[in-house]
Amino acid sequence: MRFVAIRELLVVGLIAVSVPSGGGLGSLVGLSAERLLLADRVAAAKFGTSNPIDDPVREKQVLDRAAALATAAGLDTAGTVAFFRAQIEMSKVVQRGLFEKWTARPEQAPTKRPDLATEVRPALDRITGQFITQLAATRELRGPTAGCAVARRFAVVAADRRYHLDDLHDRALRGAVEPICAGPRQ
Ligand SMILES: O=C(O)C(=O)C[C@]1(C(=O)O)C=C[C@@H](O)C=C1
Repeated sequence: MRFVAIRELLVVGLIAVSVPSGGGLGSLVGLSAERLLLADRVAAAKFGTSNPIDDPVREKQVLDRAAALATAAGLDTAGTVAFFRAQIEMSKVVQRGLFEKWTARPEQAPTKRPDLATEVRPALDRITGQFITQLAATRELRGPTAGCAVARRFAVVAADRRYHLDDLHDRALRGAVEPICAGPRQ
């Protein structure tokens, strides 16, 4: 396990030196990691309540706002919505994983319940704005190219280390950043 992890780091590190400016997707992928860590707080707000993990009304609000901000920033609107859809789906992966863990081991469940409406969702909304800034800043880097895939891989390894992501969050992060190197949507 350890050997595989070290070998992977070395391979990604070697590839990364050949990517101009070390791969400029770090901030964008870091925001995805931060949003997935906020999923822990969303889960803590919902666990043990009647609030379901899936909230289609809230999802529509998040996606509509992302679409409006994308259009205003001159970004590909459909591609940006697909990117945010992936962030939401992976948030649900984290929430479900935590619910399973906390159900099996109630002693590990959070003892404080943050307020979804006044604490957690405003933090998610701030990240939406930051995502738009980063999506615009990385427009030239993003596309169906090997360089984008390598930069994304490098940024994921960096985020794993920076945010100390466990397997659940690492898996979710890989899913969340999948659309970054997709081409523009028609
Ligand atoms: O705000 C919530 O209730 C969340 O669970 C967060 C979130 C999201 O990622 O934005 C994820 C799942 C829900 O279906 C709605 C939104």
